[in-house]
Amino acid sequence: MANPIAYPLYEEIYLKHVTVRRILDVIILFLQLSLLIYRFFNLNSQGFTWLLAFLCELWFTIDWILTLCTIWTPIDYKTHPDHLIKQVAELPAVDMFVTTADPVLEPPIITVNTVLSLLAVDYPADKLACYVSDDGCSPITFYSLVEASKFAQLWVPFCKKYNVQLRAPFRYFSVKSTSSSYESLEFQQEWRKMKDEYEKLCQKMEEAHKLVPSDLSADYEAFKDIKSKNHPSIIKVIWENKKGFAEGALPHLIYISREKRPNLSHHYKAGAMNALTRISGLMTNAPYTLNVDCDMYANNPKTVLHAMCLMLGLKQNERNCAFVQFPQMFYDELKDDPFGNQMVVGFEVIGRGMGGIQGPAYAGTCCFHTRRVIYGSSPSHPDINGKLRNEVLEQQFGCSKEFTESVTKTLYGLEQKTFCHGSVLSSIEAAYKVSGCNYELNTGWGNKVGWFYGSATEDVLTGMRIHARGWKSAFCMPDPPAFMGCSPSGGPEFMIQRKRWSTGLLEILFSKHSPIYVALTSKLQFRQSLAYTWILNWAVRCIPELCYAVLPVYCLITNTSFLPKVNEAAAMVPMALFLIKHLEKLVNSLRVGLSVRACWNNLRMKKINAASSQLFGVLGVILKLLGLSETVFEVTQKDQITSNDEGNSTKADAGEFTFSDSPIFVPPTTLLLLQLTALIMAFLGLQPPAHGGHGAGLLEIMCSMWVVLCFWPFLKGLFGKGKQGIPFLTILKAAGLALIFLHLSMRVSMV
Ligand SMILES: O=c1ccn([C@@H]2O[C@H](COP(=O)(O)OP(=O)(O)O[C@H]3O[C@H](CO)[C@@H](O)[C@H](O)[C@H]3O)[C@@H](O)[C@H]2O)c(=O)[nH]1
Ligand SMILES: [Mn+2]
Repeated sequence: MANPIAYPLYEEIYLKHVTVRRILDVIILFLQLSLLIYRFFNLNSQGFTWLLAFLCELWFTIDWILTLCTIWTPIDYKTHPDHLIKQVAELPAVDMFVTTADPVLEPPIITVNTVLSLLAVDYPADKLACYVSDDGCSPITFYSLVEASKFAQLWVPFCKKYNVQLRAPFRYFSVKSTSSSYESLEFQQEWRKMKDEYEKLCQKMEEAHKLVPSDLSADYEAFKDIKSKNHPSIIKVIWENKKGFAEGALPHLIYISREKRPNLSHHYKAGAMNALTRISGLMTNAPYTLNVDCDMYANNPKTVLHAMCLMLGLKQNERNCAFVQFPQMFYDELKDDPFGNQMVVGFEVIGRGMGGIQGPAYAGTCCFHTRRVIYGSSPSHPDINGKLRNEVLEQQFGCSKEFTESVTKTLYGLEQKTFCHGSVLSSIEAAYKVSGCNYELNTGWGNKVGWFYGSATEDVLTGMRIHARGWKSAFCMPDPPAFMGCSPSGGPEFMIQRKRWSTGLLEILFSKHSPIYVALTSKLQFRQSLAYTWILNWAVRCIPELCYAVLPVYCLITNTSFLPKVNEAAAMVPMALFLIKHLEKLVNSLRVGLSVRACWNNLRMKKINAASSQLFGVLGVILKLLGLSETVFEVTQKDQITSNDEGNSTKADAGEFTFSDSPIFVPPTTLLLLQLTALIMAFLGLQPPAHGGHGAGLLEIMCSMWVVLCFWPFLKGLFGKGKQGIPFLTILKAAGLALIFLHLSMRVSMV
């Protein structure tokens, strides 16, 4: 082995921008504390609006302190894939998991592209295997993958021969339609051929729904008369790598649809991940796994190498790295991120920030895991209880002898180094057994080993349990980005996704996995637990945010105040706070390359989110805690591929906020109507006389106008037509609620 010092696999980078940001952050904290103190000493002389404002600001301050704990010491890594080959005699094997759940919401063409990009990564083919879990149990998805594996025989060698950088064909052919002049004639011919072949593949997939049912030949027989929520397991080896690492060899490709029965919970994605873990453990048992959602294609052919640089490099330095998380990034992004769904700042700031503590949280996709960590081992013990007796193994991992044997190998580091021919097919029978829906009953799956159950955001929970055993994780942002996926555009889909996140995160906060408690009882570092608390609190923020947004309305219509008068010296504090807070957001956005407009859009969407999806998420959790409902995982709609040859989005209403009759749009509409009423009353002088000279002033008016600006898409929606207009019934409900609020406010202020 070469000298590791001469060829470092990674370097830790000091982030220069940190000092400026820290100065701003401390100023904000100072101003927030000043405001709190000022309020506190004036509580007696003011009405209940001051008390409410005080409580909200107290929350904002605590939230800010948690933010600072999370982002104070960011770390970045630079990885050197070229050093990996020089330093490591043999690369470790990696099992790659792709999950899909619904052929309509997640069109197979998307899954196919992700799979093709994974099959084509720069890594020895005999050390990779690709498993696709299909919770939709769709013959069309299966058929698409079979056809894709035929296309892959041409596509993968083509990518490697010409060192193509973008190996998801739909992106490759849409982003780069013309070949530059210096490219050889041979290339141009092959490029044409490849494009034709890809178009044929797309054609076949489009026609698949006509073909497949009538043609349920031997291979498709398993899909005959099945229901997606009630069927036995289907496992198909679509492609087996018989060539090893020879040129033109392709990794194994395996299709899995685990057994489902209507009366048994299948635990959504977490359940799928656990089935994938077990089946791959029998078939290839790689020491590392990668998991991506069906829409997250590998955008950088060296992604696996980058991940291994950190996995192996950190291991050499005895830093117990359990997983390497890449940021989720999105393709076809609209100009200036109108829906604030690119999450660029969030991922960068939180990922690198937590990277400086115990490591980033697990984000559910774009993540490489160490298999033995998934099996519950801790950095100091290879196994869970210190002893690996057979009964213990069975209790934890279920009663498949083949599987517990493979677990033992993994925990003692005896995994297969390369995948030999034959291992995949020979373990099919055992694989059927471990994919059955009764297999997990009375085992540790979902609560001690594998992906954890009990939250719609299984990812954060699973990651936190790993950190709680004392493991670290690492965040990696190579250039070009490792993975790209699609994000729901504005409107209903986006709201549903954010609502699920809100519920899922809160479910963890109110469970026995609450981070502060976990920190006290395990090896979760204290600052890491604060970072998790901050993440899990994401949706609770909507309550103080909403109160704060309603305060100016109340003050304007009852002619009271919750802020000092503009001519008082104290007014400087909230005004400075407002300005510097937004300056800090702007600095952060500009630094990661966003425009001013994008920064504004992000900010605005945060407010809209708070009033809609987060609020509903909180209500959902309350209902669950009361035992009145169960949370479900509603799969996000993945848009059909929309870019044309220039890579521009062609969707008709791209960039426009869309509405539906979902009740989720009622609260933001109510809030907007309230602000408008309050402003009209203030401008027309319809307010009652102020008590004791504490009437509403300019600052209250400005606050209210600010909220209207933030909810501008809703203001447009009031007058919009079709999907871009708020449905009349929603407006009616919102108006009803607004009237009730106005009436109650008047009553309260009279008392
Ligand atoms: O019963 C299910 C439901 C979902 N999925 C898969 O889970 C993934 C994520 O679903 P999606 O609807 O795209 O949710 P997002 O909100 O976009 O997902 C983010 O948030 C989830 C937690 O809420 C994480 O699991 C994801 O990895 C993360 O990308 C997709 O591949 C689905 O096919 C399943 O396999 N089985
Ligand atoms: Mn998704």
